[in-house]
Formats: sequence, C-alpha cells, structure tokens
Amino acid sequence: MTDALFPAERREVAPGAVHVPGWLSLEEQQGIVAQFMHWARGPVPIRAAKLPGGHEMSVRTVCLGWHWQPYRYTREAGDVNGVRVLEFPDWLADLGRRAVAEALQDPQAGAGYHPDAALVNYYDDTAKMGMHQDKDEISDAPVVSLSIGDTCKFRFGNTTDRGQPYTDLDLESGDLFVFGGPSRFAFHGVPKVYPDTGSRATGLARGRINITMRVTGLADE
Ligand SMILES: O=C(O)CCC(=O)C(=O)O
Ligand SMILES: [Fe+2]
Repeated sequence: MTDALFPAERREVAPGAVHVPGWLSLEEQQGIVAQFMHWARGPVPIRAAKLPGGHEMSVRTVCLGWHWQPYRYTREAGDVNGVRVLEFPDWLADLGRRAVAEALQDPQAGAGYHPDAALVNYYDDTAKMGMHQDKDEISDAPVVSLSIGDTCKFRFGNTTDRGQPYTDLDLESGDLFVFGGPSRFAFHGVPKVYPDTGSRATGLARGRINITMRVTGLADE
C-alpha cells in the first residue's frame, strides 16, 4: 500500500463507516475463494440459517471461530450438525487488523483488533439480506466486511431504524467496508446482487461471497 493510492480511495459513508474499493488484490481474492470452497464443505457445512419464524434466509452462511444462528453465537452448530466450527484462521485476523488500520487510518485501532468470529456468506443471483444490526456481539469493536464476486447493492443506514437516512452503494469484488465507532450498530442490508458482474478470475464462477469479521466479546466455551 502506498499513501498516494489509498487515501484517495477511501470514502467515509457515515462517521466510523468507511468503504475502500478494490482493497483486496486479485491474488488475495483467489486465496479467499479457494478457502471458501473448503469452509463450505464443513465440518459444519454451509447452510441457510433459519429465522425464528421458521423462514430460511436466502443467503447461505458458514462460520469461523464461533457459529452464528439467529440470534446468538455458540462454538457448536446446534442448528446444523452439532459439530464445533472451524477455528478462526490467523491469516484472516491479520487481514482484519490491516483492514481496520487502513480503513480507519488508525494503526493503533488496527493493532488492537482481534476478531474471533467470521460469517462467510454466499449470495446466489436472487439472495438478499434485509436491514438489520450486527448486535449479537458484546464488544463494540468494528466489523470488517470483504466482498468477492458479483457486485451488490449495499444499504448502510442509521442506528435508529431500518428507514432513511441511509446510503446505497455498490460493493464490488475486492471491496472493503469497515463500520465501527458511532456506526457500529447501524442498520445495513443487501437489497440486490447484480448477477454475472464478477470476474471469473477470482475462481468464483458465480454469485457473491461476503465475509464479516467480528469481535464477539464472548468468553471461551
Ligand atoms: O453481505 C454483506 O455485504 C453484508 C453481510 C451482513 O451484513 C452480515 O452478514 O451481517
Ligand atoms: Fe450485518
């Protein structure tokens, strides 16, 4: 990273919420796609989480570090096969630290960032995610979001409700989005994926991968 390239590309969408287009190199995207293929197979296979009302989400999710189901974290995937989820990889935590340091332009915040859970989401052509807050974490540390594959429309809103004011932006393959500070508990969602907009060079033939890293603040089980 050089200073000449990177600050010009940052866009603060709301206080503490920063979009950095094209942050991941193609090689990094390829590496994540290859890992995704392993993660998706298990030991806890990728699945559509069931909402309390019984509906399944259209997005499919596999977790690292802690297993998430609406609306809690456990080490074991009681709603899938009861098996413990994969460890949170060190390389992903390193990437998370770099993401926080660069997006927030705060090396100390980066160094102090220790994500212990990742939700790895896969969107097919019709998948979407309604407006929600990431609030099953006890910690208020930032969320780091990485996108690979098809472009989506991402809606980043306010901390009060699902409505206006919000900002719509496109998240493309390689984009980083970090939200922390006053925006940590802002509502956000993915109203739409644009099919066939991603480059096959990432190794992902279709669809969209999104990884959100979080600090749960939970004690070990
Ligand atoms: O797919 C995205 O860009 C957002 C995902 C998200 O908000 C979540 O997993 O909680
Ligand atoms: Fe979220």
